[in-house]
Order: sequence, then structure tokens, then C-alpha cells
Amino acid sequence: MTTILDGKKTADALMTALTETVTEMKARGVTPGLAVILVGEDPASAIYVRNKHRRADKIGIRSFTIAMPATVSEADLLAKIAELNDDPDVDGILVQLPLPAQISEAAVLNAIAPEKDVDGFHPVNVGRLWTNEPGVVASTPFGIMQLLKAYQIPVAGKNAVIVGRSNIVGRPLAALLLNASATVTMTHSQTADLAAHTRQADLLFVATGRPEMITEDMVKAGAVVVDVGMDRNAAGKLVGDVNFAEVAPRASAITPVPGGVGPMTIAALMMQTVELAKRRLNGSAK
Ligand SMILES: Nc1nc2c(c(=O)[nH]1)N[C@@H](CN(C=O)c1ccc(C(=O)N[C@@H](CCC(=O)O)C(=O)O)cc1)CN2
Ligand SMILES: [Mg+2]
Repeated sequence: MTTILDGKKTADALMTALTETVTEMKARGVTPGLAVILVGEDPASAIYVRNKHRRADKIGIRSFTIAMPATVSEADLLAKIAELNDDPDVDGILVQLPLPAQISEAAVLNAIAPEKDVDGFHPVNVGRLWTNEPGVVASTPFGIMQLLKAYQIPVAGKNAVIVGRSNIVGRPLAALLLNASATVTMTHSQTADLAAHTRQADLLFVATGRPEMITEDMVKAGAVVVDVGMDRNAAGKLVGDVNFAEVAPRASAITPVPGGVGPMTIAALMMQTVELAKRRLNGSAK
């Protein structure tokens, strides 16, 4: 029987535990603070940001959004980040992606103080991840690792294959899996004979943005399949990058879309906001 890796249930359980931690921190005078910058009116981004605030409110994290118009200049956005870097009540800062074309994503991400970079996108945190030093890790890959842990899925020594090499999912996930002693293969849009690689996977992770591109013939029997995609199919239905109906019976475990990786992304963000705020308890924060 195939195990459905329920991200919603797992995220809820992690957040219940985190609520207790936040309550204790508040009693000691520290309320974790999360600042989210939302640029423009992308409807999906607005929903994700709203969901982050809902989750934060529920567990006692103080969170707020700075909404900026799509026409904002890079200089104004950088000035806002500098202000938040200096705000002692703000532990974590994130800029919702994607950004409008006139703004350099790299310039913006590099401007966030590494100590407050709750998304783990700053090069300092990326470097810490690749050298296996403690630091903040991108929320989606961190959430995926939490999901594997919750279902006691072994990683060490397994063949892990990642489809997709983005900075926010594929690359940091490769580092986390490597740090957990998996044998990692990265594949992408120019990989020759993709199926030859995916069929070797004990653990298959897919983050391409191409609806239902992973079919039954591309998956080894008994593989664990983690679908990071969130796409609309021709009928307008929300689907992942994996053809769930075909692949699920062949897999030993699989994430659904929705309700798999998505909720874990937000849970991971909350966990890392609290970790950053903990440094204020022992006075080591900036
Ligand atoms: N600064 C960042 N920008 C973006 C990130 C990020 O981690 N940091 N990730 C994505 C968007 N994202 C969070 O920001 C995100 C996307 C989706 C979900 C989610 O819960 N999805 C649901 C389905 C939602 C639906 O019905 O449309 C699910 O999978 O169940 C959470 C977070 C890009 N930008
Ligand atoms: Mg999901």
C-alpha cells in the first residue's frame, strides 16, 4: 500500500509543538517577529503571504507585511530592507518571490542581513548550507526534510534524484540530502534521457513547474516521490509535476498536491523564525 505523505497533518503537528515554544519565549520577554515584503499584486503571492500571516498569528509569532507597489524602485526596496535589518523587534525578514522585472533579485536578497534571512537565500546562508554548518535553510527543502523525518523515511545511503535546479528548491535540497548522506543526482531541463536517471531514484524529488511530467514509466517500483510542483492542468485543476494517478500505485510513499509540500513550506518558515528569535533570549542577536 502506498503511504500518502500528508503535509497538512504533519505541519499541524509541528506547529502545535512550536506554539508551546513560542508561549515559553513570550513568558521570557521575547516575541518572535517576522517581516514579509510583498511587491506588486501577483494573486498567488498575495495568498501565500496571507497564509504565512495566518500561521504566524495562530502560533503567537508577531508578523506583518510591507506591501509595495509593482512600480517600486530597487533603491526604495533596499532602503526598507535596511530599516528592517536595524529593527530589534524583527527576527526574520523575507521578500516574497518572484519580484518585478526592474528589480534585481540578487541585490535584494543580498541586502537582507544574513542573521535575519529567514528564507536562507543570502549567499552567506547558502555557503553555510553547502559546508554543512548550522544556518537558515530555504523553507521548501527544509520542510521536505521535516516531512521525510516525520514519516521515518531513511535518507542515508539512498539514491536521491532531484528534477529541477532552482535556487529556492533544487539546489538547497541537494545540499540537505548530501548533508544527510544520500547519493544525490541533480537533473534539469537539459538532462539527456531524464527517465534513465529518475528510474534509479529511491527518493525522487520533482520541482519543475511542468504539470504532471513525471509518469509511471519514469519511477522505480517502491520509490518515495516528493512533488514540489503546483501547476494548473488543461482543465484548470491544481496538479503537481507528478502524474499522481499513475505514479501513486507504483510508489511506496508520495506527497499529494495540494496538501503535501506546500503546508510544510510554511511550517518550516515558522520553525526558522522561532530559531532566529531564540538568539535574542541569550543576547546573541544583532
Ligand atoms: N520568498 C519566498 N518566495 C517564494 C517561496 C519561498 O519559500 N520564499 N516559495 C514559493 C511560494 N510559497 C511560499 O512563499 C508557497 C507556495 C505554496 C504553498 C502552499 O501551501 N500550497 C498549497 C496549495 C495552494 C493552492 O491551493 O494554490 C499546497 O501545496 O497544499 C505554500 C507556500 C514561491 N515564492
Ligand atoms: Mg503541496
